[in-house]
Amino acid sequence: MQTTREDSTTGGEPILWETPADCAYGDILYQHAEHIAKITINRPEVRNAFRPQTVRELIDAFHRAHMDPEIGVIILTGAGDLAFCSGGDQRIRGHEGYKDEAGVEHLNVLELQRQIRTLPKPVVAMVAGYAIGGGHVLHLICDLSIAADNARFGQTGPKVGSFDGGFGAGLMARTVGLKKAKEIWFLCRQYDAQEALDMGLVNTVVPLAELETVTVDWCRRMNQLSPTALRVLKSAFNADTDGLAGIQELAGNATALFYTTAEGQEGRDAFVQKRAPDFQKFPRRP
Ligand SMILES: CC(C)(COP(=O)(O)OP(=O)(O)OC[C@H]1O[C@@H](n2cnc3c(N)ncnc32)[C@H](O)[C@@H]1OP(=O)(O)O)[C@@H](O)C(=O)NCCC(=O)NCCSC(=O)c1cc(O)c2ccccc2c1O
Repeated sequence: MQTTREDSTTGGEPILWETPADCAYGDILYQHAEHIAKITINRPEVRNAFRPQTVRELIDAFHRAHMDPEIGVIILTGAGDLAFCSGGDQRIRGHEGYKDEAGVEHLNVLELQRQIRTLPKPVVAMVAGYAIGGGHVLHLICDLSIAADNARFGQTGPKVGSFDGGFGAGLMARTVGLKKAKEIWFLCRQYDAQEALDMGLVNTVVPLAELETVTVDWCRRMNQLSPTALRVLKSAFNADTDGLAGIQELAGNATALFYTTAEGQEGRDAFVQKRAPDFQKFPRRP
């Protein structure tokens, strides 16, 4: 197994995760340290399969990390070494989706997928063991994927009577190429970490024992870089795939940056001061 190990500029010192006092989740864990949030699907008895409650809590945790100005990068992972996530919990699958506590059926993971793509901070999938089905799509949606050498990847939809024709198909094709994406979905094979690396499905493969150290090292590196540059780049990478919604994200960043300029503020100030705006003092840049 070939492993890729970057030179570390962040030292590889152990990270001391803390759980905020007001985090009361049942299916997931939320921890943070050093401007990094770590969100863990904590259902190892079912290979970290998700149910509506799991997805609801993940949405809440990602929102928390999104809104926390102390957080620069987010890690998504699964509890234990055996699985990142095995997709939707098949035991509670009803006629139209996955049944919640009240018996209402959902496909709320689609909302989570959109949230991970649009939140303006890098999200890193830290994958040990299986990333399968809807769990495979979750790692695909993340900006970067770091795989342990025991990781296994694949889609099972056509085998278990499901499919993800959204990002699960389209983003997969953009990531690994159309032929390979069709192979992944049409054959429902599993791929080991090296095969995933070879097809561009993950960024690097590391020994299981080093998975968190390397992931944290990558996060520390990103946290040393310009948060605005990373934010705008993330929306730029998504813009064409996500159509007008993608352009909206990219354009929202342009608007936010424009608000910080004297030119943008002149318009606001003129309105508040009930006077005509004076835009003549601003250059018409080439
Ligand atoms: C993941 C596996 C390959 C692991 O195999 P292994 O041999 O290591 O372990 P076991 O098979 O013995 O599993 C241990 C234990 O966990 C239970 N379990 C595993 N996965 C699930 C699951 N997804 N749901 C419920 N339970 C699960 C398993 O039954 C065992 O329990 P025991 O009580 O018997 O000990 C292998 O487990 C596997 O292939 N799992 C199924 C993977 C799968 O098919 N996932 C669902 C794909 S469909 C999907 O995820 C999906 C979800 C959505 O929300 C969508 C929304 C919109 C569009 C599409 C969606 C979509 O496709």
